Amino acid sequence: MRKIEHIGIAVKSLEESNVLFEKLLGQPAYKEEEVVSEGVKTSFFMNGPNKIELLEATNPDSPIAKFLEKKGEGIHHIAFDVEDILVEIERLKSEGFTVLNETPKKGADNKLVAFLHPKTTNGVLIELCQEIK
Ligand SMILES: CC[C@@H](C(=O)O)C(=O)SCCNC(=O)CCNC(=O)[C@H](O)C(C)(C)COP(=O)(O)OP(=O)(O)OC[C@H]1O[C@@H](n2cnc3c(N)ncnc32)[C@H](O)[C@@H]1OP(=O)(O)O
Ligand SMILES: [Co+2]
Repeated sequence: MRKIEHIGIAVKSLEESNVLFEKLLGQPAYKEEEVVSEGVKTSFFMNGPNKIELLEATNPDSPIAKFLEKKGEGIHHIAFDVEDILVEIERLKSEGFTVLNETPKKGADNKLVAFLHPKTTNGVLIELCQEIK
């Protein structure tokens, strides 16, 4: 775990939240991307060296749709940058964490991603991100 890669925020409307976060941060999103496999549309903002990912659900089965239904808008996950996602998955499994997908999947912004179940991480969904080179 080298650093926080991004913080993911679940929103009802990407269009409305893009306007809000542009006002908040003083600069527009640098990218919008749909990730069909996750049922999400995303936008990314930089704040100095830090990155914020906004996520809107694209279908009712999306993890974001379920989260919005149960908890409402807010912080959905914290993502950590890792050098080798397979090594990190094995390390975290051996430490007792529940890895939700042991085979990394293609995420947004050119990353391979895997998730840890929030029940094993103090109620916080953790994402691992490895840059695709
Ligand atoms: C854009 C791609 C990528 C990137 O590149 O950055 C992303 O960020 S994708 C983000 C969306 N994808 C995911 O979240 C994938 C991983 N998540 C999951 O597999 C599921 O959401 C889950 C965590 C396993 C929960 O699924 P499920 O059990 O089907 O949902 P429930 O609604 O029944 O929740 C069970 C339980 O877990 C709590 N929960 C759910 N989500 C979160 C969360 N984000 N943070 C904290 N807690 C969460 C939920 O409240 C339920 O708790 P209880 O009610 O106490 O049982
Ligand atoms: Co994410």
